[in-house]
Amino acid sequence: MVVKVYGSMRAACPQRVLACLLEKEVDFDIIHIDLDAGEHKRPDFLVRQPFGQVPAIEDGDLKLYESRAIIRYYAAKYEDRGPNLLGKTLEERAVIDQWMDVEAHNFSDLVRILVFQLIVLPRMGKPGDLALAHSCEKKLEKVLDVYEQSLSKSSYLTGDTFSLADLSHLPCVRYLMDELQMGHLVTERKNVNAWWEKISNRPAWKKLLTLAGY
Ligand SMILES: N[C@@H](CCC(=O)N[C@@H](CS(=O)(=O)O)C(=O)NCC(=O)O)C(=O)O
Repeated sequence: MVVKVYGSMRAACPQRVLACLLEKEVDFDIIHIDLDAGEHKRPDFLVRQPFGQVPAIEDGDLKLYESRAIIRYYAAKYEDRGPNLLGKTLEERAVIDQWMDVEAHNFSDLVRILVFQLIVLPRMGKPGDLALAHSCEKKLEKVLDVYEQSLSKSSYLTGDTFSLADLSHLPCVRYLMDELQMGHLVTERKNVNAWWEKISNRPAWKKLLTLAGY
C-alpha cells in the first residue's frame, strides 16, 4: 500500500513525514495541497485535517495527521526496516520522546514565529514584527546553548545513534540555515554544527531536498 501524503514538499511538517518515509524506504505519493491557494482550508481537506494544516496521511484504512504522530507510527511500524529510530529500550524511547517535545515546543515553535514574521507576512505585503523576531532569535540562542552542551556528550541528541528526535529537527533547522539566513546560530556552536552536518548529509534527507527542488 502506497502512503498518501497530503501536503507540500516545501512545507516543514510534511517534510518531517517524508524524511521518515525515505529513511524507512516506504513508498509514498504526495497529494499536493497548495497553501498559497488556501487548499488546506477547503471543506474537503478539513474533513481530513480539521485544523486546516498539512500534513495528513492516508494508508489503507488509516487516516492520520500531526507530523510527529505520523513519524512515530512509521518508525514503529517499520522498526526492523532501515535505521532503528526509536531506540531499543523503554528508557531510550522516553529520551527520544523528550527531545521530540523539546524540538516541537522549545525549538520549532520559535522557528515558526520567525518564518511567519520574516517570510510569510512580508510575502503577503505586510510588515513582520521585527522586535518579536529579535526576541525569538535571542530565545533560540539560549535553546541552542542547551543543545551545544548536550551534544558535547553525545554525537546525536539522544545518544550515539541517529534517532527520530534528530530527524524531527531537520525541516526547521534547514529553514534557519536557508530562508531565515540565521545559520550563524548553528555554525557558531561547534557541537551543534557537527550534529547538523551529520544529520543533514544523510542520504534520505538529501533525496528529499532533491525531490523538493532545493
Ligand atoms: N502540529 C502540526 C503543524 C502543521 C502545520 O502547522 N503545518 C503548516 C505548514 S508547515 O509549517 O509545515 O510548513 C500549515 O499547514 N500552515 C497553514 C496554517 O496553519 O494555516 C504538525 O506537526 O503536523
